[in-house]
Order: sequence, then C-alpha cells, then structure tokens
Amino acid sequence: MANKTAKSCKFVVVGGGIAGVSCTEQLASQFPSEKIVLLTAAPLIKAVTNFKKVSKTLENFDVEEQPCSIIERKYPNVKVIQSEVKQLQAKEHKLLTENGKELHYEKLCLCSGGKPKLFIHDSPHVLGIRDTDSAQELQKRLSKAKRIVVIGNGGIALELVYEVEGCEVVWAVKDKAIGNTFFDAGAAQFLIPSMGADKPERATTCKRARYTTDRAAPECDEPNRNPGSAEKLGSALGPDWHEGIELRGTQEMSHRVHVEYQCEVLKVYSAEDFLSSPQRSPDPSSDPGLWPVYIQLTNGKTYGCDFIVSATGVTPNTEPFLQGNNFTVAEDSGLKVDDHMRTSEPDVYAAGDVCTACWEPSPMWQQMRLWTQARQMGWFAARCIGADLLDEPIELDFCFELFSHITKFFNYKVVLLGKFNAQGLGQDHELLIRCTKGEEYVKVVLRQGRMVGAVLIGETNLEETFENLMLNQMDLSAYGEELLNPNIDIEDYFD
Ligand SMILES: Cc1cc2nc3c(=O)[nH]c(=O)nc-3n(C[C@H](O)[C@H](O)[C@H](O)COP(=O)(O)OP(=O)(O)OC[C@H]3O[C@@H](n4cnc5c(N)ncnc54)[C@H](O)[C@@H]3O)c2cc1C
Ligand SMILES: NC(=O)C1=CN([C@@H]2O[C@H](COP(=O)(O)OP(=O)(O)OC[C@H]3O[C@@H](n4cnc5c(N)ncnc54)[C@H](O)[C@@H]3O)[C@@H](O)[C@H]2O)C=CC1
Repeated sequence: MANKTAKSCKFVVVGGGIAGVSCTEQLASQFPSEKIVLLTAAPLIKAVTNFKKVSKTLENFDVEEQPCSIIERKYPNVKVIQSEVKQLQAKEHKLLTENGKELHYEKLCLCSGGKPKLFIHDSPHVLGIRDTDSAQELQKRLSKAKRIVVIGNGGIALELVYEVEGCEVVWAVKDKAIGNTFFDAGAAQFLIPSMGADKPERATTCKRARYTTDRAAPECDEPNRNPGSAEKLGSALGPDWHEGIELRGTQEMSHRVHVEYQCEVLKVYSAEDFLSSPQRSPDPSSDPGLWPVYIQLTNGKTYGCDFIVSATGVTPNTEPFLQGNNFTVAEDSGLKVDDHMRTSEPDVYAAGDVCTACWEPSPMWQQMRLWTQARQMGWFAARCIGADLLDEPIELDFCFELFSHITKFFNYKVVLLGKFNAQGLGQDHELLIRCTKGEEYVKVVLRQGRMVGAVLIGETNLEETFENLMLNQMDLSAYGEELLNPNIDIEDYFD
C-alpha cells in the first residue's frame, strides 16, 4: 500500500550502476547543500576506482561493488534507498517503489541499465550474463558441464570462449567472422589462433573479491526483503568480471572452441522433446539421452550440450517508467535522450545503458553500451541537470567528440577509435592495415585522406598519435601507406 506521507527530494537518481553512481556523485559535489536520493534495486552499488586518463579521450578504470554506506559517508548529502521502482508518474513528478513508498522529485535521472536480450525466453537451459548473480550461476553450471553452446558474437561471447576451460565450447555466430561488434574479418583472423592457445597464467589478484564479502551485509537504510527482485536487477558486470571466478568445466583440457559460422538458432529442444523429434543429427554426440538440452542451428547442425549461453545483446530496463508516461522510445527500446541527456518527459533525464543517444552525433562518435559511456553519460547528465537549475548554458561534452574504447580480448590489448569499423561510411573510405602475426593488428580507416577510425590490437603504442590525427583531422593523403610503415616512428613524425 502506498505510504501517504510522501517524501520530497530535489534530486532523485534511479540505478546504482556506473551511470547512476557517477550522476549521484557529480550532483552531490555540485550541490552540497541539497539532498540527493539514489534509489536502487540491487543491494550493492558500483564505484569507479583507479580512474586514469590514457589519452585525451581514452580512459581506464577499475570497478568495485561497494556497500551503499561508502557513498553516503563520502557525500553526507546522499541517501541510498534500496528498493525497486515500480512506477513513475512523470506528470506528478512522483516515483512509487516496491516498498509502497512515494518519492517526489524536482529532477530525476533514470540510470536503470539493461538486461540480457535472450534469443529465447523462459528456457531453464538458456543463461544470460549480466550481473554477479548470473555470473555465479554460470560458474555453478559450468563446474558440472562437458559442453556448452554460446550464441552471439559480441563482447560477452568473445570473453567467454576465451576464458572457459575444461569444457568444450560450440560457438554459433550469425556472421562470417568472430567478434562482429568490435572487429572486421581481418582482425578476427588475427585473433583466431589465440582461441585455441593456452592462456598465460592469470594474476592472482581478484578485483571482484568484494562481491562475496560484502554481499551478506547490505548496509542500505532500507534493505530489500525480496532477494528475487534484486537478483533480477543487479548492476552490469564489467572489465575483468571473469577474473574473480573460475570458469572451468569437468573435462581435463584447456581450451576447445568450435565455431559454427553464419548460422542462427532454429530451435531448442529439451532432452525429452528431442527424443521424439525428427531432427536428430548424424552427429553421434547429439544422441538423445546424452545431454539435458539440444540446439538446432539454421545450418542444419544440431548439438547436445549441458546448457546454452545467450550472449545476444542488451535490452534497456524501461518497463516501470513507460506506463502512463510519454517517453519517446528508440528502435533499440532505449529512452531517447537529447544532447542535454533529457528524455521527452519534463525534468526526467536518462544515462547509461537505459538510454539511446538521439542527438546529431559528432562524425566520429557512436553510442555503444559500455562502461566508459555509462560513466560519461551519468556525469554529464548531472552537469546538465545543474546547468538547467542554475539557468546556465551547457554544451555537449568533449568526451562525445570521438568514440574511444580500451579493453582486452584474447589477452590482447584492444583500442577502438572513432568509426573503427567504418560504420556508416558506405564506400566513402579506404583502409590501411598492418599485421604482424601473434603480435599486433593495426587498421586505419581514412575518409578523404583524413583518419576517422582505427582498430589497434596488441601493444602498438599508437593510440595517442592516432587519436590526435583524428581530432585534428589532418590531411594524410601525402603519406599514403607510409602512415603504417613500421620503420617510421610515427609518434615523432606527427609530434
Ligand atoms: C558480462 C559483461 C561484461 C562487460 N564488460 C565490459 C567491458 O569490459 N568494458 C565496458 O566498457 N563495458 C563492459 N560491459 C558493459 C557495461 O558493464 C555496461 O555498459 C555498464 O555497466 C552499464 O551501466 P549502467 O549504470 O547504465 O547500468 P547497470 O550497471 O545495469 O545498472 C543499472 C542499475 O539500475 C538498477 N535498477 C534497474 N531497474 C531498477 C528499478 N526499477 N528500480 C531501481 N533500480 C533499478 C539496478 O539494480 C542497477 O543498480 C560489460 C557488461 C557485461 C554484462
Ligand atoms: N570488453 C568489452 O568491452 C565488453 C563489453 N560488453 C558489453 O556488454 C553488453 C552485453 O554484451 P553482449 O551480450 O555480448 O552484446 P553485444 O551487443 O556486444 O553483442 C551481441 C551479439 O549478439 C548477436 N545477436 C543478437 N541477436 C542474436 C540472435 N538472435 N541470434 C544470434 N546472435 C544474435 C549480435 O549480432 C552481436 O554479435 C554489450 O553492451 C557489450 O558491448 C560485454 C563484454 C565485454
């Protein structure tokens, strides 16, 4: 039942992931005498630690899950309430929570993230990976598994096929090459040999140790009494999420990955259904009775396995906010935001995975649902809220000028800059490529002689120089292929 004594607050932020916490911290430091409520469904919040600027636009940081008390201690004007938002009444500037509370706001920022967009719903044999609970479930199931099937060709699939040991992995991708959200076929070819190679020894430090130690004792003011709802709405995992858990199956082997290219899922059968289906494959390993689940692919093959991982993207968490309100929603189901992070509802902003950037982007930026962008958007949304209250102008921040992402795949450092896959450029571009097997892969995208994108795999040390060349849009036509000549120290050249 709704609490009649509704609370009122100048700023309310929904979501304790990177976007929500970054927004809350910025509001708290900009408005130290105003109260900020951070409403979040999960018992722990995410914090950015060891933030380092690698270059003008590239940033690197660790992410820790922390009890809510830490942010409250750091910012006395912040109050964290652990409760799921059930409804937003935007006209009334009011939120209703699962605890039956009402909360009025003057300015609201929605940072409720996303959830796995599974290729099939309601199958006990299909797992999505998003938060700590789902990662632990994966670990538990894997510890009893001999074979799994991974569907999807983006970040999670790339990480998983490399990390899983002691278990056969069948990786089914829609495309002609692996890793299509990050790479082209050339880069994929460069990475393929690492897929079967032994992994180097892992450092023993575990960045996610807090997950287990703090979990038992959430310190929020209003602890969630319903563990089920928190489980469904945990914050997203991020860099190095697999370092804290052992992803090992039951078999005595390191890696074994088999890729099925250019296919999708036709049907998933339980063991029982498979027995009576006419779809039995000649592959003896898909014999009925051997496996708990069978997956039939569009290329005619059927695999039996212990379970299936659906690493098929993210759907923004918008449900509690849409009903009765007038949000404009993008094709990918995100809340559309303008260049001030405003949604179509007055005084409601959004940031991170829940939103879809709908401003005219700079020619070398695109949205991808990544940790860095969640941090930047959360922080920028807070600055926009502040500018609006103080009636000050604010321009789109420099961080939205050039897309930049630094990560690791197959134990290689990977830097992506600008239109790294020539996204949206049609035929109007040329590519320069330099590749040294097992060492580095460098791809540059040029448009009208100017650099507009790059993929750097390995320790290339080119990121700063290339970033500068992209930002200053220098005409490089005169250099031709010499631009990637390994005998020229390009850094000195363009300094
Ligand atoms: C396995 C995995 C690995 C990844 N690796 C990387 C990587 O290496 N590099 C990278 O850049 N990105 C990575 N990402 C992506 C990155 O984690 C996300 O883009 C980013 O964390 C999104 O942050 P967010 O704050 O928008 O959302 P989330 O982290 O999803 O946070 C949403 C918050 O909202 C809360 N919430 C949701 N609904 C409600 C509600 N109704 N009421 C109250 N609270 C609610 C949730 O409890 C949660 O706290 C990875 C993602 C996954 C799943
Ligand atoms: N190191 C990094 O930067 C990492 C980033 N992430 C991020 O986490 C989020 C979730 O990761 P992913 O689930 O891997 O999403 P993703 O968006 O990276 O990749 C989704 C993949 O699934 C494919 N796909 C979609 N529907 C499909 C279907 N029905 N059948 C077969 N394939 C289908 C797409 O073609 C795409 O290859 C993403 O935002 C991703 O960018 C995740 C892991 C690592």
